[in-house]
Amino acid sequence: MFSTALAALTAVKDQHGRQRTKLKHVAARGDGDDLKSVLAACIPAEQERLRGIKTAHGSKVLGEVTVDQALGGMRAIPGMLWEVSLLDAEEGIRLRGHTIAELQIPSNEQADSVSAELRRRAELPDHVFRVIGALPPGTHPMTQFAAAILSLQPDSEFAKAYAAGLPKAKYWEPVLEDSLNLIAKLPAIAAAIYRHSFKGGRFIDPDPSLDWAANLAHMMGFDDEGCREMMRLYLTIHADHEGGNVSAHATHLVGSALSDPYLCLAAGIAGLAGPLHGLANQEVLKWMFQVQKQLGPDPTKEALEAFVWDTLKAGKVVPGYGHAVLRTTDPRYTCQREFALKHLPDYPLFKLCSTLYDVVKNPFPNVDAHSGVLLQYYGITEEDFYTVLFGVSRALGVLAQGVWSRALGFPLERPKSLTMELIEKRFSGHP
Ligand SMILES: CC(=O)SCCNC(=O)CCNC(=O)[C@H](O)C(C)(C)COP(=O)(O)OP(=O)(O)OC[C@H]1O[C@@H](n2cnc3c(N)ncnc32)[C@H](O)[C@@H]1OP(=O)(O)O
Ligand SMILES: O=C([O-])CC(=O)C(=O)O
Repeated sequence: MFSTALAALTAVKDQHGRQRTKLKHVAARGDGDDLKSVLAACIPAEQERLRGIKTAHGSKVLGEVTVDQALGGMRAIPGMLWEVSLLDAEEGIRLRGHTIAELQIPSNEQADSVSAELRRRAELPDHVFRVIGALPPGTHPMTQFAAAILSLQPDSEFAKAYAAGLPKAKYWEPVLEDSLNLIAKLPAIAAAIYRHSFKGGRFIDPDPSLDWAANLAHMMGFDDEGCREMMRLYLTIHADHEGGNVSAHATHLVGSALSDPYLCLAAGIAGLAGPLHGLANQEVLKWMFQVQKQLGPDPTKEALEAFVWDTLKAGKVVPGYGHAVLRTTDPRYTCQREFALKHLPDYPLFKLCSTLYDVVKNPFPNVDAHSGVLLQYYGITEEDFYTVLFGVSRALGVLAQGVWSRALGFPLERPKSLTMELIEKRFSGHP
């Protein structure tokens, strides 16, 4: 399933059939069906499309910005392009036009070819293990993750090519190289962090017969097929959530300064590490354990409702619930729930998760409300590690967009900021 998410790198149309036609067409012309050849064939048409949009619609108004939006985290301001996915408040995410339920894009052949490409690039230089090993084991796994990604930055093909004077039209090529190299190495990095933090630093070698997601589970020390399948699901559904979320936007913003993909992803990972964003999946588990400790393993709805109110009255958030955009149950929550109903219907933590769903209802649960339950069931019990897995997956979307951003020549991002004085002067009738 993971290569489905990575296939977003190669997709050009948002219709299932049209995308396959394009991939076949490119291969049939003998241009090669590796990711770079497919992209090289797609990019000129997309550049032309963007030029057409600019010429035909460049001066049209997309929306107005209210003072509330400027004060309120720029919510819903349509201010950036993001080609990998699009979020609808009622329906949830679509990746290149496909819903979470439909995410079965590539043929086996395409998936195998992406797997082989990643395997070829997966080896982790020794110094990365040394960087991770040099950090105190108590260092939060997300801090280790950002440090390990940055330690690979000296290998950036883009940084070297830029310094050597690479012309603008070719930026996307070394950005693609860096992105594939980085994506290929992320499972080994994540597993090394896990082993360093929780298993006394004994690293496990990759198994070249396994796919990207299964190898991550293997290198962490988990080899049963159920865990592998869960990992494939996990790494697919967290891959992208359009461009405005904190991790995507941070990656995108840093990339607009032509920082290389290593620097960009480290920025995105730093954003993902915040408790209102990716870290919420760890916070959910901590909160559920508090519930179990205080109310027992199978609390009544009434007791749970009172616990939720206590959390809110204490001025804290209920982690895993609510979303900046979604106004419905996150489809990524639903697909994890379906997986749990199939594979772990009687697991007490899943039952607690379900009761909570009945009690809270609104705000609706997001992806983080469920993921930890699956990880716990398969023995990955160290919740401080969970956001690293989220980051491995998120890299697929944000780095894929980074390739498109350079291929389409997106400019430096630099929105206008305001002061309170300026707003007061403008709207209070004073000069
Ligand atoms: C992968 C992801 O990043 S998914 C999100 C992960 N984060 C969490 O699960 C943390 C818990 N949730 C939250 O804190 C919020 O829902 C956020 C930050 C994700 C979105 O917040 P907003 O964009 O402000 O959402 P919204 O406009 O619907 O919120 C309305 C009010 O309800 C509050 N609210 C929303 N969700 C929650 C919650 N779970 N617990 C307590 N209060 C909440 C908001 O803080 C806001 O309060 P305010 O009016 O005093 O500012
Ligand atoms: O879209 C958002 O703001 C947060 C989110 O769910 C994600 O990034 O996966």
